[in-house]
Amino acid sequence: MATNSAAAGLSLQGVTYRYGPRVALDEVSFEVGGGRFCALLGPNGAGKSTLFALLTGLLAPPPGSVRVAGHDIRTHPTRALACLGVVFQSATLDLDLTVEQNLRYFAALHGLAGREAGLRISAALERLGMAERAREPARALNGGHRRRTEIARALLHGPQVLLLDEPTVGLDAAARAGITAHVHALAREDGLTVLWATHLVDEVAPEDDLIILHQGRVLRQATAAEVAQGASLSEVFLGLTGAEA
Ligand SMILES: Nc1ncnc2c1ncn2[C@@H]1O[C@H](COP(=O)(O)OP(=O)(O)OP(=O)(O)O)[C@@H](O)[C@H]1O
Repeated sequence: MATNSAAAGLSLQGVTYRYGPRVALDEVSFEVGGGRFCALLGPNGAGKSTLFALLTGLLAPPPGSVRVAGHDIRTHPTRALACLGVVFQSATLDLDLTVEQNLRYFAALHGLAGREAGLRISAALERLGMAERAREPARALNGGHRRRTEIARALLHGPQVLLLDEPTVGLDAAARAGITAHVHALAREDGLTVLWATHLVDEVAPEDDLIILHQGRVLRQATAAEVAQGASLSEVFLGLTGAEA
């Protein structure tokens, strides 16, 4: 169920981040409403990974405000991080463990054990179409199913906001389509707020919220259909950034 409340979403106001003299994010401001799927579209070097590192507390909070589900990452980092599920770009499963063991270990890190952990693991795997594979070693899964397992794992602690950093890199077209469909359903049907970083225009649906980030600046924020204005989104993106999509 979509909540559409700002308190369940994400908000950045006036966020600037520098690596020495290099400005990676320049006065970035945007909001993602609760239960929305938002694509963060930007070419290489746009600042997507830096933004994720700030949202996940890996980089110290910069000037400006970053709020996750209403919690300020600077003043209430534990509460903000508890509301966040994250799928990083690099694969992070232990390939020697089964799917279920991978999730059980992660559940334990969140203080979940026993029957409660088992119920949550079953529900998350079911949600991602992975219930049948629970007892297989992660090594036996293809890339798409490994990604789905990581997404299921990111849901175990019941986050309100899900961040995915280029989650389809290296996957074939069918696996990419499956994962984008599953994550769209998490927003549409479960009310999860999703921030999906990508450089691939074809992963963005017309009704999605869209942020185009380029050289650390937000160039557009609206629904994808509004940004495209009847033209092809690829051409609009190319025109704004000079990047092929
Ligand atoms: N540790 C670092 N030290 C110095 N500059 C960095 C560092 N990390 C990133 N940058 C620079 O900051 C800018 C934004 O990089 P970032 O990795 O956030 O972009 P990105 O959109 O994630 O790109 P990609 O898709 O290539 O990962 C780039 O100019 C990059 O070269």
